[in-house]
Amino acid sequence: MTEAGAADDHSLAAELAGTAGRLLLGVRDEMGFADARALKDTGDLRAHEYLMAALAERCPGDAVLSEEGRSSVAGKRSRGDDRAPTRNTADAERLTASRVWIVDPLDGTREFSEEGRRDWAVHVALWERDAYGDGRLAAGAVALPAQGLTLRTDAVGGASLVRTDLADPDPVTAGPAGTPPPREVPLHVPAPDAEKLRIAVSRTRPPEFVRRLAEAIEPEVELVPIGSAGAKISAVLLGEVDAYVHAGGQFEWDSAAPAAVALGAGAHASRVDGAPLRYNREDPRLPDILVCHPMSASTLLTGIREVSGALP
Ligand SMILES: Nc1ncnc2c1ncn2[C@@H]1O[C@H](COP(=O)(O)O)[C@@H](OP(=O)(O)O)[C@H]1O
Ligand SMILES: [Mg+2]
Repeated sequence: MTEAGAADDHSLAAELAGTAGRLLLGVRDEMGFADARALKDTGDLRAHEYLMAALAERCPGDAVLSEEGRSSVAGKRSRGDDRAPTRNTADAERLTASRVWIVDPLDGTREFSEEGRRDWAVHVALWERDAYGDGRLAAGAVALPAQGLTLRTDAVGGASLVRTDLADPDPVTAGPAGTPPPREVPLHVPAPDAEKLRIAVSRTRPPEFVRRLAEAIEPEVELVPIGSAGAKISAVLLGEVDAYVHAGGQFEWDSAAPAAVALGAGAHASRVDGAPLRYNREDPRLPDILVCHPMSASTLLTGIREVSGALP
């Protein structure tokens, strides 16, 4: 995906996403599932506060855009804490900054609040301005804490999959016979089956146009409902589905980190009209996205164009 982003930025993104993910597993254990609203708000805000504090300490000169740092959520509170959420970098500063962290402290908040569901994520992405004053995603990590996985970019333009649920190998007992599985492996988007395409859609608001798309294209299509944009894009990269198609509303934090990882893993990631995904804009709305193997991109983009009258 990119030569930009120092080696440390990739590792830092993965470390922060993973630590926020462990914190969220602890919030689920501590609160249980009886009060979904309180669990969602507390998860959102505790992960947000952790990420804001960690970024302020580790990257004090960088700007931050977090879903939970917007002025519109200033009234939200976490259980047992009456403080207002830490605010994002002011827009005027963010829009001229050279480095901006775009984070979604808890993507798939609804699924996080449902017992047993594993389709929720923490997103940490870094956007960097380039020499031309434009910019691009330089690093990203998506933690899937309930799946024990983090998907992340690496320093050589690729991506990797990290198992976060493995105990440290015991240096005394670990030997050739009991060699543990590798903790981190390269991540490449798998090629789809020619006959059938599995397309991930929102569990709670599957866009009608994707149903039309399924009818319009040649391969047989199975729609697979999954929560969280990060979990859906991870499912594409892990080969559990072949594509993620969404339109009708979303924000930069919903897709920045998963798009960074997808591009690193060799996937196609664009708007549904094929235009590039662009980040750190004044208006953070980024309402549609297509992620798939490059082999499926023209079939899906052509199909989407055919049903564009049904786009929300
Ligand atoms: N129509 C819409 N408008 C705004 N945000 C949307 C949206 N559809 C999905 N999203 C956001 O995209 C993320 C994935 O949604 P879904 O699970 O339905 O696919 C969710 O993020 P959050 O959980 O961070 O709020 C959700 O809020
Ligand atoms: Mg989100």
